[in-house]
Amino acid sequence: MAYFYPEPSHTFGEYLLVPGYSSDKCIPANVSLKTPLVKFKKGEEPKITMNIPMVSAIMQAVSNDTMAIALAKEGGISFIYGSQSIEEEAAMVARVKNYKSGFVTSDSNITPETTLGEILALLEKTGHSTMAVTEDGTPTGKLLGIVTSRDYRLSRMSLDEKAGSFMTPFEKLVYADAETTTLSMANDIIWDKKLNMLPLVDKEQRLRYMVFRKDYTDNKENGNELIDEGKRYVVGAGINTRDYADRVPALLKAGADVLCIDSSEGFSEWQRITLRYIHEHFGEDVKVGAGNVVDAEGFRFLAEAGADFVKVGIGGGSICITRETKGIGRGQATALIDVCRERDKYFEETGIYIPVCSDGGLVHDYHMTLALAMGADFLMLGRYFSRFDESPTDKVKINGTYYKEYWGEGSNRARNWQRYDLGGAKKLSFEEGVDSYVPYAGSLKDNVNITLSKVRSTMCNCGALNLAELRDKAKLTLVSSTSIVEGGSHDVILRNKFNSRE
Ligand SMILES: NC(=O)C1=CN([C@@H]2O[C@H](COP(=O)(O)OP(=O)(O)OC[C@H]3O[C@@H](n4cnc5c(N)ncnc54)[C@H](O)[C@@H]3O)[C@@H](O)[C@H]2O)C=CC1
Ligand SMILES: O=c1[nH]c(=O)c2[nH+]cn([C@@H]3O[C@H](COP(=O)(O)O)[C@@H](O)[C@H]3O)c2[nH]1
Ligand SMILES: [K+]
Repeated sequence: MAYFYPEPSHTFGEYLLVPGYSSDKCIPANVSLKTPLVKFKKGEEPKITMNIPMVSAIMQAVSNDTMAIALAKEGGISFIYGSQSIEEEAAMVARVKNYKSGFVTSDSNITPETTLGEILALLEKTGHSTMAVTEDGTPTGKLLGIVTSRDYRLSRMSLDEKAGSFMTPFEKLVYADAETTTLSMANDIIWDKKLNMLPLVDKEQRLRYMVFRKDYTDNKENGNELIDEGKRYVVGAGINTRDYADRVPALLKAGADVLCIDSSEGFSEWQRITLRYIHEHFGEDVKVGAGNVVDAEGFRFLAEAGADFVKVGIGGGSICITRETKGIGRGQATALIDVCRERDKYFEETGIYIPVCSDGGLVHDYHMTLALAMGADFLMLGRYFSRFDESPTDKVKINGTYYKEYWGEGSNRARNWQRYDLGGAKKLSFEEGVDSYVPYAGSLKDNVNITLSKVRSTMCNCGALNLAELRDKAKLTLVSSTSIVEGGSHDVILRNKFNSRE
């Protein structure tokens, strides 16, 4: 006879936090969101501690090098997606590790042949009005000039006019040497010469970086950033249970600080073999998370297999259709609570603390506080980060509103080659994810700051000044469906709705 769980499984929207006593020390400015990323022994420090409990999902539409840099600046970590070639993934990791704060690699590149019409289309796509004109149109080609919105007058010029005829040519640019110029030297030149941007070129006049005036304050205010001993940003990378013997050494060589096995289902021999191989061949110092699981048994299995953190969540993601396709999964809150209880039990028995990550299905900011209160050490978010400027996907305008594209790793669009031999055919036999749009939301920094100020404020309501205290002190209640209605605005006519009917 099959096993039947005695209780239904629940998700975040069905829970609320009941406030506890808050002392006068309990103010958001005193709250720490520091959290361990990887396992550690009682009394010792974990090898990596994050400054905020957020990681970005191992997905093509979410975690590339641009996202990783932006998130590390705020104190979290991105896991670069593994559904690409080993070389491409390692190159992304290397770009994060080689990134020098304030030195921007040009993302809007044109040639002298590019027309004004094409320039306007590029501006619409990237939102960046400063464009480097290089010989071959690449970000590191020979620099021939710069086009900014001050170089053209739409009312007087034809859209066919070519950049070569109206760009500010190299001879007229103020530039500096990429090898010898430090960020503070670059900023001094920007102030002295009243520039908006200073290009840095090498001896062959090839463009290496651009330093922008508007980044100046940004570059000064990065108190929370997550950096390694060499002052480089910390970055993670996704791996799979097939090509780890080749992929892992390439990622480590590129500088990856932590790895994570990316799979819908982690309670499997494949994950045990992969963890053992990595720890035997590359040492215990290489940190690898595993998952996903949804119960105590799955956690225990991965803990004993050597996972450095365990990821929880099957089918709860915004683009997931695994539950509908395969009928597997569990309400995310119930899964998380079950796993966190087992983590605490394992810690009591062994003195080893294995951090738990809640992955998928976090929709509202308060869901994040709930997940942390239920025991998650950190949170993995896909949809949340996909909405920002820094995600790798296109920003599109539909009926006057901006959206970003967001697709699942199990969707046809992801062309996830790892899964191609599922059933033998060189294509996906069925999809487990959708291809979608999400409302564009602006910069990562602004959004993360707002989200975390809500989390800190709620933690104060619960009398908690750090995440361990939140887990100890939180009082959680399931709410009835009628109470959920009570929690929204009700029995009033919203003024904006009323006006739109007039
Ligand atoms: N969290 C979630 O709810 C879900 C996530 N996803 C995402 O979709 C992507 C693909 O996930 P999966 O399909 O679970 O990929 P996967 O690579 O873990 O598994 C695909 C299939 O290959 C098999 N397999 C794995 N290693 C093998 C090996 N060494 N030899 C032979 N067979 C092996 C597995 O048993 C499974 O049938 C991931 O990015 C995952 O995060 C997809 C569905 C749900
Ligand atoms: O069923 C699925 N089909 C997919 O195609 C897919 N792609 C990603 N994921 C998982 O969803 C998580 C992100 O979820 P959110 O968008 O809700 O943050 C991610 O972190 C993954 O765990 C998928 N699940
Ligand atoms: K879903």
